[in-house]
Amino acid sequence: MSSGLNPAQQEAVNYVSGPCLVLAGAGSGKTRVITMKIGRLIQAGLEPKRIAAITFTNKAAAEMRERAKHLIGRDAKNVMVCTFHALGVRMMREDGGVLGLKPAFSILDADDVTKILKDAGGTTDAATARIWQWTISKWKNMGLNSAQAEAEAADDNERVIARIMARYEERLVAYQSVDFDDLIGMPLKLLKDFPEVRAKWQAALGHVLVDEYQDTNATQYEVLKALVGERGRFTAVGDDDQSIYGWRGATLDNLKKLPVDFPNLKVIKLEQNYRSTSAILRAANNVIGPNPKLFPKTLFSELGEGEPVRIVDADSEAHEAERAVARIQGLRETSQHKEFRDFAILYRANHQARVFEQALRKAQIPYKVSGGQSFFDRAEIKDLCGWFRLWVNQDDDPAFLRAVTTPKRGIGHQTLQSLGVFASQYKLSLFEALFSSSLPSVMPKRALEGLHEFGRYINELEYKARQTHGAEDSRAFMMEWLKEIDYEKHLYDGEDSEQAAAARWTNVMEFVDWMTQRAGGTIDDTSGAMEVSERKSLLEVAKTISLLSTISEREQDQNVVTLSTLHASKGLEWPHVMLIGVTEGLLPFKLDDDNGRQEKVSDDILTRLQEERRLMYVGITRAQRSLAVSWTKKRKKGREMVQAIPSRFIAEMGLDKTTAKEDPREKLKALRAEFAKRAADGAAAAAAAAAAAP
Ligand SMILES: Nc1ncnc2c1ncn2[C@@H]1O[C@H](COP(=O)(O)OP(=O)(O)OP(=O)(O)O)[C@@H](O)[C@H]1O
Ligand SMILES: [Mg+2]
Repeated sequence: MSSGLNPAQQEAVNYVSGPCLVLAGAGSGKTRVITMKIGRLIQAGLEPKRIAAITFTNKAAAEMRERAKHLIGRDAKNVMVCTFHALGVRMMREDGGVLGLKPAFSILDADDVTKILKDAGGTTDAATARIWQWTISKWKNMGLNSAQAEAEAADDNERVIARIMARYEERLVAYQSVDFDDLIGMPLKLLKDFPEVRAKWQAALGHVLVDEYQDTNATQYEVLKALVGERGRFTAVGDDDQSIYGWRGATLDNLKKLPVDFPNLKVIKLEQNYRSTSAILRAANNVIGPNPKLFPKTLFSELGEGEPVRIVDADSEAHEAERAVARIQGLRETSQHKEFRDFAILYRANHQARVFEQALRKAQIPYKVSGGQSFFDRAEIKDLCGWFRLWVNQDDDPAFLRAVTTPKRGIGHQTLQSLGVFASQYKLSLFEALFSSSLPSVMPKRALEGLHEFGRYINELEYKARQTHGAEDSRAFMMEWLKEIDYEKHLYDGEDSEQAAAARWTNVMEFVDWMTQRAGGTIDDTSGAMEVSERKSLLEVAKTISLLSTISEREQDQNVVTLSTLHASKGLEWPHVMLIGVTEGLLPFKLDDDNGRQEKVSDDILTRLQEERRLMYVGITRAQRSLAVSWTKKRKKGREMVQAIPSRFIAEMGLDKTTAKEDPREKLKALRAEFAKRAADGAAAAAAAAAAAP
């Protein structure tokens, strides 16, 4: 058990009787401490299911589960390794009833929320809806409901948003849905207001471990505190220099609060970095240097100096992408680490990936875009899947609510709310409740007619879907159905930009293709099988789509180059990392477009600059063996191209430019010298051979 840990790490792993904080820089083995400590706790007699390890993303959770399995074996399976949000889901499925939530509630993603807000606030403008969304989310994270938000509103604008929030809340209740913020806020309410629920969870969990603690927000901290109670059996690990979610409410106050709230907190610092070469680590330390120090830290590496960090200046994005591809190809020739999975290209904003995707495709280099939205997570695809799920299982309440509201068919949220109340009173699914003989006594006639019509339509569709046989039938059926519900118009009504609506419709058509292919009878060339597959009814195909959500998780071990935002790269590592778009205006991101009040703004700018700097630090410290940082001489600003300069962070890395700068001419010179040497060696060998010949 003790192998592969230094004494400070070992101390953190062994200390199981009280609260423990490991505060240390990147790559110092914090995540490793968490993984090993899971094993230590099990060894000390704690049942695996009484251990919760909380990570920041699903991907990180999957990786930790993998690492734990490797270290601990089968027992790891029962440990709860998940995000705060997933833990929240579990608590609400088990105990949400006391808050009036059915166990089968559905979870809305950002797209769904925008849609509901557009409807609740009567706008089609996505930008406006996003501002509402952002404000409401901020309030929810502060623990405010709409009434409290209205009471505390700073101005008329906020008062308006608070009223929209009230309508939004009503809709969530009617739709038996929760948003991401609720996944933290509601569990907190459960723990705070229901002592028996709190007692149950405190007893259920013997130890809670939290990775990336610096990026928890105030509500998450409250959840943690309530879960561990006064005994405070938890281990938090984090690095204040890697706090990059301040814009989403994460707060370093959580780090400062710990020793106050838990006076017996044991604080452990780690100083050795096991990930990166000294050259990379030095650049990282230099970049983070100018930020104010919350907790002073030093980091050293024993992996040797390594390759110098490369600075690449490119004329344009396309040129930058070409250079990146060339670098990958070059390193695949020369480096020890030559698998595609050894490479990552990291950037500040999602849209920067596109040009690189094109270049990689052209060079036939396989890649994946991590942190991007999966096809089946898109709102329009979820809409259609909602209908399919309802044909398959009429008791699927979230699917019912999705289908009945998209597109809108004159059944309002009040009707749905009374239907929901009626259904839970009689313990029926919403669909069953629809045709109950007692429903007319609680439902106005017109509303009832609307509901019945919808119910009949679903039955009819289900019948027809059952009758289809093979791809052609399925396509015809789906196209007719989409026309009947006027789905294309629904998409155009919901978007202010035609382009966005058209993109969604293209996705819908892609989905139709995908479904029909599965209905069989055609040659399925995507599977490579080149066979005529068995014909199925569309209903049979629909039965398989509930399994789809797991698709994206299977991408894990592919041997491909990773494209990722800096935010999504946190906690991960690759032998070769390329940070692209390290151009002033991109990273740090737009610091110059503030136009509010002077003093406040300069404060804001400084705070934001510091967060951007931490983001750069996170990026640099993902690299194990080689790091290249590139910038472009031109960049897009709005619609035009403007002259650009390298990011200030490049200067801050403090590299010796003469050795670090990658100059193709230098490379060529080196190559020529190499060839000349080989030729000379060859000639010498030939001469020697000739001389030795009898
Ligand atoms: N004592 C050790 N001996 C050898 N390798 C170690 C040791 N501790 C950690 N490592 C390795 O160093 C790398 C970084 O460790 P880890 O990911 O746990 O760091 P971290 O502090 O969580 O980093 P980050 O701040 O980026 O999340 C991993 O590859 C890990 O296996
Ligand atoms: Mg980590």
